Amino acid sequence: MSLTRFLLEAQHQGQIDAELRLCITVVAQACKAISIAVGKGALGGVLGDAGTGNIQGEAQKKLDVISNEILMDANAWGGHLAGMASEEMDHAVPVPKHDRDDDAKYLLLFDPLDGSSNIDVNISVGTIFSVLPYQGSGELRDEDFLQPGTAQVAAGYCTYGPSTMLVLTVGHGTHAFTLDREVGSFVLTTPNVTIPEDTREFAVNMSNQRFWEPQMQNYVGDLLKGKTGPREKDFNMRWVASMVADVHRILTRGGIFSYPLDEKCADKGGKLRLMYEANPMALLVEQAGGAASTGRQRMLDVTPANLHQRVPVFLGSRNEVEAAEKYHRD
Ligand SMILES: O=P(O)(O)OC[C@H]1O[C@](O)(COP(=O)(O)O)[C@@H](O)[C@@H]1O
Repeated sequence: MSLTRFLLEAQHQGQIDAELRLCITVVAQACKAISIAVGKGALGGVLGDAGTGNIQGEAQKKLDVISNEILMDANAWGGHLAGMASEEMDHAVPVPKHDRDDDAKYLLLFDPLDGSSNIDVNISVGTIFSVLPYQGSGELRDEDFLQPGTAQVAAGYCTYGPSTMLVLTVGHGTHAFTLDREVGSFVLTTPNVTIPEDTREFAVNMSNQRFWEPQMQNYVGDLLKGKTGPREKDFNMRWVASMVADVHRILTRGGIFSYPLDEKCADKGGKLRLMYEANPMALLVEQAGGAASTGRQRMLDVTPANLHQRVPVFLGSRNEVEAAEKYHRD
């Protein structure tokens, strides 16, 4: 089944309306264009630094900038969006009045190219997106976006790896589509993705260990003790350093992904961004039967204070996320 047919059926079943269907279709179209740009690599002249920085003070790669432009241009004229916010831009951008329906219902948020440190070394990167309802009126403001993750009406990511895959939820399960490059369309390859409840695999950047809180030190310390430790089983570790690729592995075979609070990011509240990374991934993971938490609170219940807010992240196999939370609460 193609993504087009999947979305039409979701509309017929009352899960989404025509505007949301258009929004997801346009995002998927933009992801195909990004996939082509990423796939060209050195031949397309797209590798390397752009020579600019984003609002987070991070150096931008050429593909960060290109992907952001592709998503902005693709979504600017459909009429269904009131505005967009991107990890790469300081503030939300309103869709110009002449390109927008009077009753435009939705807001689109995205991390145009997540894992950009992996671009130049030919490792999987991805686009993450989230759709929120627009309830404001008058001039669009950043505050219109400050809704908890439970308000999301759709979320997804596209991973640009050996194959290009779009993983999507509209609140009725999580579904994975693979891009048929010859035909140019996304095809449903795994309906109703289900994350195993238990796991023996964790994902974390271990080089930060000495900067973690004692709770995290204890949690990972016990994982590393293996069979003879309190967790009574051996654990394996994986870390791609592209959240999209790490989460994709967890949706495929289980595991726990964590980017905890550490001394280096404590003043910012964490490393990963709530609105562009944590919330969309949390909805996808919950819809696949997993759990997502800050370590102390369900991720989707966090009320954002600003557009670029950062949070600690624990997500994946339900029982393992609960175990990690227990260490943080106790
Ligand atoms: O380099 P670190 O500290 O391991 O961080 C890796 C994490 O940062 C991210 O790359 C996000 O940052 P960018 O999108 O700016 O690359 C996540 O995808 C990933 O999980």
